[in-house]
Amino acid sequence: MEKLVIIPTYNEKDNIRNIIDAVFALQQNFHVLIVDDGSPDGTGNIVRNMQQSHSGELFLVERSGKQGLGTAYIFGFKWALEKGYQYIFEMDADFSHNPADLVRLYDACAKEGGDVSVGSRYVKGGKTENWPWDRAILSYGASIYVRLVTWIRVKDATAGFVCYKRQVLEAINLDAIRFVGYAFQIEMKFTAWKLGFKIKEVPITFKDRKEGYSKMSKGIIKEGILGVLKIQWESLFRKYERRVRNSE
Ligand SMILES: Nc1nc2c(ncn2[C@@H]2O[C@H](COP(=O)(O)OP(=O)(O)O[C@H]3O[C@H](CO)[C@@H](O)[C@H](O)[C@@H]3O)[C@@H](O)[C@H]2O)c(=O)[nH]1
Repeated sequence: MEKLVIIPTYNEKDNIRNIIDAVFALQQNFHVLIVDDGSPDGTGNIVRNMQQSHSGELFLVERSGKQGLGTAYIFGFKWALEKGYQYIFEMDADFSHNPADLVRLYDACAKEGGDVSVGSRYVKGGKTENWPWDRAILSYGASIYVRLVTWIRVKDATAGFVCYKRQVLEAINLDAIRFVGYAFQIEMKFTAWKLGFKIKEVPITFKDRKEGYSKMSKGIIKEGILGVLKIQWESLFRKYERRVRNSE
């Protein structure tokens, strides 16, 4: 029981079977946890059926109603810590992330000194394929914006393909992570970085999904823009408070 891949799902009936099969085909002893938000398209039922042939390695948590990608991962992280997993992965259900790259993310943490590894589109060798131009610009613009505001030295801070060592998730106060959309991805990396953990970026090719639809929304973009300002402002304020306290 070492490696757990958490896959949050909402209406992924056309991807879920294939993505689960692709992870188990790696033959690397990855376990899989699906956190499904009561998908009306029956994603949860498909997983439940697959559990019969993947006993002890495929797990399903079903929550009632769409509650956001961030809370799905927080739920999954707590579940993973409780069960004793050492390496905990985030991955989308839609093949934007190539499951074969899980092994490279694992190596970056288990063999190459990373505490967190990030499947990165914006380091040398990384790229996106088939994304509509407006989405590609939004994502790249967001990555620059995050770096400018927070000074974080991670090029793809919004990436959703990540490996965390257990110690990182234990050190983060998961109840204090408040963002639910993709800003969640930024908040997690920012918090790990501030705690002094080493984040390694592994170049990947991110492909636009072929099946299903993206859950990106205006609310998620707004949360990202304001959220980044908020986490940096709060971090600076805490630093200032500490300095005042120490000088008293
Ligand atoms: N349980 C649950 N899952 C969700 C929810 N919203 C989205 N998901 C799942 O989360 C994964 C990513 O959602 P998408 O909607 O496919 O993301 P995207 O638009 O392709 O966004 C990608 O780019 C973002 C920005 O770079 C990334 O932050 C994100 O992780 C992802 O890689 C998919 O497996 C999707 O089913 C939710 O409310 N609840």
